[in-house]
Amino acid sequence: MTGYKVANGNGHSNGNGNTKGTNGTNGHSNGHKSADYTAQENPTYPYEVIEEIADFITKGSGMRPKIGIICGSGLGSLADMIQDPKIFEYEKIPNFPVSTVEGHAGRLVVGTLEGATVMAMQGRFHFYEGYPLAKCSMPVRVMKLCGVEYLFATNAAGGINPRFAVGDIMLMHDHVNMLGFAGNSPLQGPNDPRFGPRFPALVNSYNKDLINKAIEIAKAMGIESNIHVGVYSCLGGPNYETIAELKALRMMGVDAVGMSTVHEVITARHCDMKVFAFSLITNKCATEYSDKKDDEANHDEVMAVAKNRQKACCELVSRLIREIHLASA
Ligand SMILES: O=P(O)(O)O[C@H]1O[C@H](CO)[C@@H](O)[C@H]1O
Ligand code: HPA
Repeated sequence: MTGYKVANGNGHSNGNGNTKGTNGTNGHSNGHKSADYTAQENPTYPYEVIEEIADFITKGSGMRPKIGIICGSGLGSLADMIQDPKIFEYEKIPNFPVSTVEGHAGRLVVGTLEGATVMAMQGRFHFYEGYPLAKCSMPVRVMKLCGVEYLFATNAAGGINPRFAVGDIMLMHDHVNMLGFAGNSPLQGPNDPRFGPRFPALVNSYNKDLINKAIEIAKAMGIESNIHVGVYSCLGGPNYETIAELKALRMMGVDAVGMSTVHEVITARHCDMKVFAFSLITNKCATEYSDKKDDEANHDEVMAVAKNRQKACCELVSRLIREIHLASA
């Protein structure tokens, strides 16, 4: 199917003053005609559109990847590990959104890692960029139709749990979907059973075997004291949280907070992928009032910490992928 667009005000600027699309177009000049969808009428992408994007990637790369990776802010180096990479700029993929956030390059990288076939998003889509959640997580469905069975979702996050230090890694074992509390979901709109059920269950969303394997790997790497297992929550952003919000999240049992990942995990579980996710703690969140400037999160710090810790994150991911690959060989 050609001629599809999601017309809901994603004519955003990329931060350099270049507007990548106007009047709700996705800014592609690939000759695709516009169809008559709006976010209000139908925020989802038809199956055939996802299929067309997946075909573009599998034919263009000559691969059907088994593992999908989403690189968090400043964690794009996860995709740089991929061997014999075939690179697809988001702007050149039909009907794909574009990345607008610093630290999110906007490329899909397909190749092999530790013997496994993988595809990695070097740049994810966030709700605060102006994309509806279904659009933010649409690439997860593309991954599914490319053949992906495992989703590795990574993010940079603020540590709310007082035991967490900057640079620690929190393996996600659950989440609190704050956007869901507000009535928003990537699964809103008509359900296509070819992806999954109308009412998916989300208990056990985070694969326990993969968490346990990651803990073993962290021990072998000698970083077990920097590894935690905890609960992540996604807020809409782009502002960081107030002290009162952080206090409330802590009372709800949240250990780390960010602005992503949850809708990707929901979409992945809906279509029955196995999920592994972690947060790199890039800043400590204050849960008490003070005059300290240090308490204010900022994206430069987030990126700097991610850069400093990319080696450990890369090793954790590549060793876990190796285990998956060896177990299935
Ligand atoms: O979740 P990722 O994409 O890693 O990015 C995190 O870092 C940014 C804020 O610094 C937000 O986008 C937040 O979600
Ligand atoms: O403190 C934070 N809050 C929300 N998102 C984030 N991403 C990195 N750090 C943070």
